This record gives sequence, structure tokens and C-alpha cells, in this order.
Amino acid sequence: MEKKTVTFVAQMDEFLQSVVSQCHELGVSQDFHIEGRRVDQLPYRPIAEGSLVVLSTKRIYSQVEPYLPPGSKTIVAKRMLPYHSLREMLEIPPGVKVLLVSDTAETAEETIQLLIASGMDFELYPYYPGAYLPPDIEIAVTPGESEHVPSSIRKVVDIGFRIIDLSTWLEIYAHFDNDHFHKVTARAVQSLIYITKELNNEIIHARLLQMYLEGIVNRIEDAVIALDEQEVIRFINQKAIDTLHLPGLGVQGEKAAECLPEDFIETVRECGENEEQLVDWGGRTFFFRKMHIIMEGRYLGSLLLFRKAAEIEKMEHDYRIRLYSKGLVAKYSFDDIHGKSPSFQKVIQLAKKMSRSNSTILLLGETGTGKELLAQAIHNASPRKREPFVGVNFAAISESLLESELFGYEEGAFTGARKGGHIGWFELAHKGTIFLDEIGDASGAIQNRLLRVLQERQIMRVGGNKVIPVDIRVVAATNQDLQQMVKEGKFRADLYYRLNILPIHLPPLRKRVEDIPWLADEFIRHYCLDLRRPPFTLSGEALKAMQEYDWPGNIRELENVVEYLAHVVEEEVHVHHLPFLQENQELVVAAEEYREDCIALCQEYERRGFLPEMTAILQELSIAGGGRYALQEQLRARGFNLSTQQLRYRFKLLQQDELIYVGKGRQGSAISPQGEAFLAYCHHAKAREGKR
Ligand SMILES: Nc1ncnc2c1ncn2[C@@H]1O[C@H](COP(=O)(O)OP(=O)(O)OP(=O)(O)O)[C@@H](O)[C@H]1O
Repeated sequence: MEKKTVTFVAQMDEFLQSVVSQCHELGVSQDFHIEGRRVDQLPYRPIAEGSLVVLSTKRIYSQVEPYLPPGSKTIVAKRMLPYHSLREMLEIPPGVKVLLVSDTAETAEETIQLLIASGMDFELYPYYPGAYLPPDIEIAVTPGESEHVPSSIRKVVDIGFRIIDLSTWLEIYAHFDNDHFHKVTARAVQSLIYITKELNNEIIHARLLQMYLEGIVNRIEDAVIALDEQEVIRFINQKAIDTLHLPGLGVQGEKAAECLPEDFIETVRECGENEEQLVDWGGRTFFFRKMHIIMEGRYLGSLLLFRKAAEIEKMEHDYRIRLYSKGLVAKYSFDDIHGKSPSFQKVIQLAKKMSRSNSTILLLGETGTGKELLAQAIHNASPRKREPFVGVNFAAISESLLESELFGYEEGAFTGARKGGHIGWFELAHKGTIFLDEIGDASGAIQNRLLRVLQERQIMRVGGNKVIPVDIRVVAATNQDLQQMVKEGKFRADLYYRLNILPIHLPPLRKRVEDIPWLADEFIRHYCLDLRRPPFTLSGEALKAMQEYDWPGNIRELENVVEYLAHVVEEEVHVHHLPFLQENQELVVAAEEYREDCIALCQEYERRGFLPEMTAILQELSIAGGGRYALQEQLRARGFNLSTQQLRYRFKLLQQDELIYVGKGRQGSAISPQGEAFLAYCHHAKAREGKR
């Protein structure tokens, strides 16, 4: 039987090519002779007589009509989306804004109608060359017209040309009374089955994936809830169900406001994106985090993570206890603090009372009056005594290091940052006490950060974005007049008020001279025991001289003097032994075994041009002792501009020559008895030179 002819007419070659391949796929070309004509070819490629004419769209009818052979039948092809395009489109989240890109307004609109009819529920905007491009659209769908997609689009889904739908093929077969149509239907259905199978596999895969993810989320320690943009619970793990005492997984799919506690919902609504908060629900404190779920640039809801703060604290606490064993301890207790004068006893009684509270204490007093000693005693008498005591000396550490030492840093926070980050002193002091010594030396930037920690009891590591709750008791100390510094704008007033909650003034030694004999006896006993030597006593005049002296270095200075005497005195201390009495120094030095050494060292330092610096360093250490950083400042005030490196070198020499003791870390350094003798010798030598 001779094959009948079906002629497809379209404006574009692409349509005709897609028809040809569809005819092969479905086996239509076995039953009919298929012809294709572009509209512009019709004048010179006529349509065969008796042919069924199939138009790609109704719009071309008027152009085709003049070329239709008489009596020929014309139908308009109904078009549908190719099956394979379905899968790709299903990956686009519903509700997303999508640009439908085609070559003309009509085809764009037609494809939109097809997509809507297929049940795709994204917001579709037609686009074609020269059309208005709505803002904020990131995905485009195009029926084989990707060259028209604007460059701002991030993802393009090319669904290919619309194919001819089954009903049009049916019409063609019916027109020629051809009953082979069942073949075509079977083949078309085959590809549907294939696509369905593929989707089914994906669904199974997605289910497995979901089960796998649920398994993971149920094993993590945090309680997890995922809400969609309508605040409907999309996912909840067992920990969240237990923590919030919910009936079970049945709450999934419910509105959060209808099944979650009211205070919880309030937190969810108040908390901003990627924010962390400490919140109280039903009398318990929780650590709460909220993150937005964004896919393809679209907000899909929020992920809520929370955990009892006590659990976090315990975990961190266990970790800190390990650090605690590394020496974060306060050595001294109230038993180690000597002083019987009424003024000092009043201070001790007050400090004992305050140690039981949790409030911030500010210790005020001149250098060497025992502020650090008292801070340690307060910690050891407080309920926090088993927790860390962390001392920070603001004068002893350089500004550049201070911030990262105080607050810690995250890995990669700056060049040279340690792998895995670094835990700061505030974190180390968690549950315990942090002693902020020489707080008056804190820079403006550090004052700002300290204020925030004191207000919020939370810290953030340098280079980090997580807030870390810290439970700390703060004891601060200074020998500076903070009130005056506030007036001069050198210290933040609000920080001062935060610190000055429980102030304790430690009296200088000259204001409690009645303590001197007793304190001196305590130190004599201590050093004699230490040096394994017989005890010695103070003569009446020596004691009187000591009570008349004004002790600028306070108890530290008294202790140093006694240590010196323990090295140089046999049985009784006389006025001429006392190193702080200038006119006696020659006698002291002359009497000492160090004399020879002093002369040699003096000459050596003089030869190297170090002498004035060395004596200045020793003088400073003799008055106060302490850290190198503070010393550097004091030396600068005396006109010696030594770099850290230079100072370190001088220290090394002085230590080698046994004139100073260099403490480890924060301990600072102190002048040795040999150092005092050397200083006295230099003074005297200078005085002699002056007289000459
Ligand atoms: N009441 C006291 N009884 C016994 N020893 C004391 C007393 N007060 C201070 N000391 C001793 O004096 C030295 C200095 O004390 P401490 O470091 O506590 O003083 P400070 O006021 O913190 O000094 P600075 O302001 O220079 O840091 C320490 O060796 C300490 O043991």
C-alpha cells in the first residue's frame, strides 16, 4: 500500500528536525511519508496533493493558506514538554522565581501554559530578546533557546523543544483511517514508564538518604528542629522531643506555635539569623542557636539547635579541669597574709566576707602591698576554690599579644595563629576566678572588650563568630588612681563602675608601722629556714629606722630587705646593715663579701657602656620588682629607651652575674642580695666621685 504523506509546516528548522526524530522514535515514519516545510520555503517547495498538513502553531495559518493544495486538510499540532525535562524541573524548589526564556513572547507564553498545565508550581516570568528582565531571578527554563538566556542567570534548565503530543498523532492516524496507532501509544507510554521508573529510583534513594540523615541527626548531642517558612515543623530529633517533653515524632507537620512551648517560640521569633543566645525556659538555661535554611537563594525556613547550658558547661568544665592540673592554681590563703595592725585586720575581715560573694572585687593599693596575695586568698576562701585561678598582668604583657591571650583565637585568625586555635585566659578561668592585675594599664581597646565581658559574661575568640559563655569571678587590682584616670579620660567610666563594686584599699606599709616588727620576724623565720641558717634579730635602732623609713616598695621591699639581711648579717641587724639608708651603704658594702665582685662588675659594665642602664634596672627592681614590660616603661621614664631585645639581653647579663633572679612567665624578676649590694656600692662610688 502506498504511504500517505504528512507535511509538517513551521517557521523554524528546529521544530521540523524535532518532528523527524520523534517520528523515528515512535515509528510513525514506518506508516507515513513525512515531509517538512519552513513557511518561507512554500513558494518553491509546494505541499504534495492529498497530504495532511500539520502546522506548528495556529499563528502561521494565514501565511500557509495560499500554498495549500485544494481540498487538503490542515490541523494544528498540540505540543507537550519532553518527558526527560520533567526530572530536571522537579529539582527546582516549588515557589522559586523562574524566568521562562524563548525566542518570542508567544512561544514563551505557550511554554508557560504548558508548564502550569504539567503542575509545575514555580513563579514563571516570560522573557524573550528585548523583553523586561525582572530582578532577583537566578534560574531560567528554556525550550531549547538557551542562547537568549540573560547572563545574570546562575542556573539554566534547557528542557528541549516541545514535542508533538499523543492526541495530534492520534488525529493523524485517524485522518488516514490507519489502525497502527496502538504502536505509537505503546512507544510513547514506554518512555513514560522509563521516566517513572527513574523517578521512583530517585524517590527510594531520597528516602534512604533521609533515613540516613535522620540517623545521624538523632545521634548528635544537640536538640534539632527544622521549621519551614510557615513555621511548620519539618523535622525534629529525639533529643528535641525529650528536652521539650513533646509527645513524639507526630509533631512533624504541625504548626510550631501549636505544639512547642510558648517561651521557646518566643525565642525562635526573637533570635536573628545565625545568632546564639543563652535562654531560660521553664527554669533551666539553654544555649540556643538559629540558622536560616537557604536553597537556590531562597529562604526555606530555619534550623534550631539547642542544648542545656549545664551540659555544655560540664563538657567544657571537664576539659578545663585538665588544664587546671597544669598549674592554674592560687597558692596563698588568708593564713599566709601577715599583719596584725587594726587597719590591716579590717581589710582582712572585709576580704574574707567578700570572698563568699560572687561580685567583682577591686583591690587598690600601692605596689607591693599584697594585692595579688589577697586575690589568691580570696579565691581560696570562695566557693570557687577548686576551680582555676588565672592571673593576668596587664603591665607585663605586650598590647599586641594581650587580646589573643585574654580571649583566645580560632585557627587561622591571624598569620602565625596556632593550628586548632588557642584557649584564652577568660575561658581558662571558667567557673573560677580571673585576677586582672594592673588593670589601669589596659589600653582603650582592651577596656572596651573587658567591659563587654563583664556585662555579658560571654566572650568571642579572636577570628571567631561563636559566643562562649563564661562563669567567672573577677578580682581586679591596680596601684593607679582609677578615679583620676576616669576624670582624665584615660579609663572608661563604665568599666570603672563595673569593677568598683566591692573596693578594698590595702594600706601602705608606712601607715601600719606597728606591723613591721611582726612582719620582719615572719620573713626572718622564713628566710633563715630557707637558707638553713640560724635566726638573727633586729636591734632596737634598726627596728626604729625601719619604722621611720617610708617603704615605697611596701611589703615586697621589706621582704627583699630581710632576704638581703639573711645573707649578710650574722646575729643582729644594726642600722648600718640597712641597705636603704644611703649613708650606711659604704659600711654595708665594705663589710660584705661581695665587695671585690662589685668592683669588678662595675668596671666591666662601665667598659661596655652599660653601667647607667644596669643601675637603673636594679633600682627599679629594688623598688618594685615585677615584669619586664612595666620595667621597660619605667626605664623609658628615666630616659633609657631599651627595646625588648636589649632589655632581655641586660637581664641575661644581670642574671649571669647573680644580681637578679628572673622569674618564669608572669612571675616577674627581683633583685638579689648581691644586686642590692652592687647598687649600694655604685651609689657610694658615685657619691664619692661627686665629693672629689
Ligand atoms: N600581708 C602580707 N603578708 C605576707 N607577705 C606579704 C603580705 N603582703 C605582701 N606580701 C608579699 O609581698 C610581695 C608582694 O605582694 P603582692 O605581689 O601581692 O603585691 P601587689 O600589691 O600585688 O604588688 P604589685 O602592685 O607590684 O603587683 C609578695 O612576695 C608577697 O608574698
